[in-house]
Amino acid sequence: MVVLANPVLDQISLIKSPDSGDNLPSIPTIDLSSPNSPEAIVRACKEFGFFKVTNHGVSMDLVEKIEAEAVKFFALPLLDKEKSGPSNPFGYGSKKIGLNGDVGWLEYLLLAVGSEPFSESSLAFLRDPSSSSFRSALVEYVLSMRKLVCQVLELMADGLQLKQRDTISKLLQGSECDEIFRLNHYPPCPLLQGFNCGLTGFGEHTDPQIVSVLRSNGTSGLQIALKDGRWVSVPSDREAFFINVGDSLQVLTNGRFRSVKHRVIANSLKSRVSMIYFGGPPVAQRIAPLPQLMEEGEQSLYKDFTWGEYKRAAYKSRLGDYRLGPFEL
Ligand SMILES: C=C1C[C@]23C[C@@]1(O)CC[C@H]2[C@@]12CC[C@H](O)[C@@](C)(C(=O)O1)[C@H]2[C@@H]3C(=O)O
Ligand SMILES: O=C(O)CCC(=O)C(=O)O
Ligand SMILES: [Fe+2]
Repeated sequence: MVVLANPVLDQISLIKSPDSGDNLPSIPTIDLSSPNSPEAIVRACKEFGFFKVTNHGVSMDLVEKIEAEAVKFFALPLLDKEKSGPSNPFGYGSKKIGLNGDVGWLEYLLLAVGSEPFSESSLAFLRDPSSSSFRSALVEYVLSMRKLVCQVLELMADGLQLKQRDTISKLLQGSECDEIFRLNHYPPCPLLQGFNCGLTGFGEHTDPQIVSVLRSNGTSGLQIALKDGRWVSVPSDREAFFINVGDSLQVLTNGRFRSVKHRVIANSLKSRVSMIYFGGPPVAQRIAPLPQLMEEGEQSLYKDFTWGEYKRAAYKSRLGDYRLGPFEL
């Protein structure tokens, strides 16, 4: 057991480094321009609930612009950053994740997107004229994420042999969609250098939405849990995006796809900056297995609920809780 004489770290859990990757599978990579991508996406969603996409068509200049703005924002004095918060859940947050006692070695900016992206933001800093170039980059980024998610979900529908390609993607279109954008900054934690463990950056959890699209700088730290419970480190790739299956997509596929458990371990030497787009449907959207997917006599594994109901319950839960449990039949 490692004891660190530093009160700031007191409440944040240490995680033993996973065993070396010898017998661990590698993260599936899907080339979106390949004719085999529909089947490969479905395979990855069933086995991992997670995959990396390349040839995605998203401008790297735009991604780097957001990253640079994020770095600039997180370098501001704490008091200035706190003017954008406190996170409740939206705004600037440091170490506290959500409202129910979770903590991690990170700071973040959590933003509700809204139908006209970021135009009605309650956050003063986003309305400030000095943030206009950050805001316009964020708008452009969200539009790119909508396009990417639509492409991935249509390929997914092809792979599932759904007649209508937009069966899943349409749940994330239209002005009522519940999208969130998050910037996370994990400062380095030199105190842990040389130990066989890491400090929790973002504790293990699944994302409640349909899908999340993650991009990070060149610092690793993200890990996903395999079906058998072993953790695998995800090698960082600045040029790629990582797609997470969320709880809602697990339900839509009646458990065929798995909502991936993931976590972030803070790096001892380098900061990690990640940006995540969370795609949620309108709050009134019913989340239930897609009838087109159900085989004869197959029963739903879940109670009927709306995204609004699920989200409300999720936000009352702790990060690591099994949120789908109360909705199972
Ligand atoms: C502890 C929590 C943080 C979270 C809301 C929750 O009560 C449980 C789900 C958490 C999560 C995980 C994915 C996303 O990062 C997030 C924004 C979301 O929609 O659900 C966070 C929530 C948060 O940070 O507020
Ligand atoms: O920052 C990361 O790399 C992942 C964070 C995450 O899982 C989340 O914000 O839900
Ligand atoms: Fe997550």
